Amino acid sequence: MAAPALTFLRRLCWRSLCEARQAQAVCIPAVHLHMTTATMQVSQKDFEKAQEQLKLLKKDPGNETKLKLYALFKQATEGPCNSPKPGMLDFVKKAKWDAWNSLGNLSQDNARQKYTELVSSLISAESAGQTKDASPEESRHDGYETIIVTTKNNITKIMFNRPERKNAINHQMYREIIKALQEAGKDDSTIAVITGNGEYYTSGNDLNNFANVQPNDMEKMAKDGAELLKEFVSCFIDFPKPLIAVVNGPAIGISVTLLGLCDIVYASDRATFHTPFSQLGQSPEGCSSYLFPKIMGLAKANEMLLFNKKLTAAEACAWGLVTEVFPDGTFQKEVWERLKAYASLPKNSLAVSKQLLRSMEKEKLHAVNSQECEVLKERWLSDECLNAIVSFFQRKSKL
Ligand SMILES: CCCCC/C=C/CC(=O)SCCNC(=O)CCNC(=O)[C@H](O)C(C)(C)COP(=O)(O)OP(=O)(O)OC[C@H]1O[C@@H](n2cnc3c(N)ncnc32)[C@H](O)[C@@H]1OP(=O)(O)O
Repeated sequence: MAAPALTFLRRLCWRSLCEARQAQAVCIPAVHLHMTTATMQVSQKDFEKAQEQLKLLKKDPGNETKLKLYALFKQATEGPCNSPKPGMLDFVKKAKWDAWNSLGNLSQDNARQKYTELVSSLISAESAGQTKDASPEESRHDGYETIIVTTKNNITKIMFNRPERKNAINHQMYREIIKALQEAGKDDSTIAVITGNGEYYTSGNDLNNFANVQPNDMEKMAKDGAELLKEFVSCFIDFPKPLIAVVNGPAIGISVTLLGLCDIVYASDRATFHTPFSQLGQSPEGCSSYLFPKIMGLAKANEMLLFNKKLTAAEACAWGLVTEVFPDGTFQKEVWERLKAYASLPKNSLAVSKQLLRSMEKEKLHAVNSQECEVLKERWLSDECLNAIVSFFQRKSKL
């Protein structure tokens, strides 16, 4: 069918098509009166039942099917197409006329039969789909060890999964998250969610990433680390569909800064938000040096990014970093119900809208990311940073 005709047909509301058919159905008893054989009476009964069933369909079956139903109904009730051909520019009437006319001399009995069969196949397909919808399978993606990646209800969930280490992000986890985001950006899901398994959202960068490095390898460690970090943050900047953070517990360091690159942030009231960069002799990343002042204002961003102020979930929400806070007891239930509803919205519309909202900033964000990684590369080689890492592990070993 020609594209303009389809476009115009989209204007046809499915419900109004059903109602129109209901109105037309008034003339059916007259047809019924002309039938004599028992088979035909049964067929007529089925035909009427099919019309009733059609009204119960919840999903729009699409323009092609609607046209087929229209044509079969007209053929069944009025016989071969007998109305004048509409003008070329009357797209909707023309498409309907074409569909009816294409049935040629198909008998009314056959048309009734085909109509009834078509409705029955639509009803079965929908109820099969509904059963599936009621308990859709959660599919787990292969090839990950430090994260769990699953898809269900049009949502791809990426879950930090090192609960015994408070979900600290080691080099392998950075790489796996990069891979998972690249795949989630291309898969059939409508939205992607990042969350943590267990008590923590994540404790941020695994400080072991800096441990056991020989003095001669320090520069290489810093260079490789900066490259990996840049690629990691770039995946968040470029992520093409809505990305939602479900912050189930305390969040530290890079997991907090990345929230500025997420489109929605839901937090449990047990979550806290801490960026102890200066305490660690480091500097902000995840584009937070640019996004945090924009989100919360410079004065508040300074308290977080310079002076390590740890925020409660309520504070993070008041400062604009978190979208909404939920009581921990009902957090998972409330959030996933909400996300399921969001993920049933039109996928492409959400994707283009997200891209519009972010596109003006993209170039700037990549530049900020590069600069932050360059500064960090230097920081990781500084005495301030090395002393802070050593003192973390000394503290731990004393406990
Ligand atoms: C490619 C490189 C990119 C780099 C990008 C830079 C990012 C910057 C940041 O992310 S800065 C933030 C770094 N994170 C931290 O400073 C947190 C450090 N951890 C802690 O302060 C504490 O562990 C805690 C507050 C998260 C939890 O304390 P608690 O006492 O409740 O629990 P434990 O400390 O006993 O934790 C259990 C074990 O997990 C280990 N662990 C937890 N988090 C980290 C981490 N981030 N790095 C390394 N190890 C971590 C902890 O050491 C315990 O291990 P143990 O049982 O062997 O002692």
